Amino acid sequence: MLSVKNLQKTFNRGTVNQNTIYRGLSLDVDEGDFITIIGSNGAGKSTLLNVISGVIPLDAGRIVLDGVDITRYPEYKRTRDIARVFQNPSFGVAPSMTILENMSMAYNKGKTYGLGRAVNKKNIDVFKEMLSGLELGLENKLHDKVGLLSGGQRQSLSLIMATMLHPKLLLLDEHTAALDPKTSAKIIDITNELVTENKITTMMVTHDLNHVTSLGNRVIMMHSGEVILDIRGKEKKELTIEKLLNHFDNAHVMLSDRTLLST
Ligand SMILES: Nc1ncnc2c1ncn2[C@@H]1O[C@H](COP(=O)(O)OP(=O)(O)OP(=O)(O)O)[C@@H](O)[C@H]1O
Repeated sequence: MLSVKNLQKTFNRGTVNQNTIYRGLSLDVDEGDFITIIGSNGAGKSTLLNVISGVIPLDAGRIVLDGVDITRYPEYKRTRDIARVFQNPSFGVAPSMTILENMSMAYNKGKTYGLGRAVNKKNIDVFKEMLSGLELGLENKLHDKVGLLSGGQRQSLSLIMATMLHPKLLLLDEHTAALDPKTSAKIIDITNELVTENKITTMMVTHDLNHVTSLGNRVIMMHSGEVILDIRGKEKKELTIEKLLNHFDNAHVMLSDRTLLST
C-alpha cells in the first residue's frame, strides 16, 4: 500500500551541522495497517512522516503510494491522499474561521470550487452528525471560531477533518502530546474509533507506551534512522510494556526520555 524504499537524507550537508538521518531506510505498510512508531530521541520518526507527506525532500529513495510513485510530488499534491494531525492543536485548523468553515474547507480539499458549495444544508447535517459522535457538544457550536475551542476540542476537530474524506494514509505525529492526560485519553479513544471504523491505514508517532500496547496491529521501533524492530500479528496482540522495554534493552537502545516518563 505504502512502500518507502531506500531513503537517504542528510540535513545541512556541507556545513558543521551536517546530520545524516537515513542511510537507506525501507518500510512497507500494508492496507489497513495501524502502526504505532516509537524510538529513541532523534531517531527520525517525525522526519519519516514529513518525508512521506512531502514536507521534507529526499536526497535519494522512493515513496510509492498505492502503486503510484509520489517521490517527486509536492506536498499539496499529496494532501488529498495523505492526511495529517500534528502535535500542536493549532496546526491542523484555521483558528480565525468557524467550525463550519473549517469542516467545509476540509471537505473541499482537492476540489476546484470555493467554500460556498460545501456550506449547504445537506453538508451541515453531515458535519453535525460527524461532530456529535465525538460527544463534545461541538455540533451545537458550528458558528463558533475554532480559536475559542480547547486544545482537546481542536484535536478532535482536526481528526474529523483529517479522516472525513477517507484518506489513503493518516499520519499522526504525537497528536496528544500537548494535552492533559484525561483529554489525551479521550483523543486516543476518538482516534481508535475513527481509524478502525473507517479502516484507514495509519502511522502514529507516540512516546506513550500505553498507546503502543493498546492501539493498532503493528509497532515499529526506530533508532538512528533505522527500523530496529517490527512487531505484528500475535506478537503485537500479546505485547506488554514490560516486553517492549525488554526489546529496547536487548537492542541496547535508549528509549526517548519522554517515552520513559510515560511508563
Ligand atoms: N528540518 C530540519 N533541519 C535540520 N535538521 C532536522 C530537521 N528536521 C529534523 N532534523 C534533525 O533530524 C533528526 C531526527 O529528527 P526527528 O524529529 O525526525 O526525530 P524523532 O525521532 O521524531 O525525535 P524525538 O523523539 O526526539 O521527537 C534530529 O537530529 C533533528 O534535529
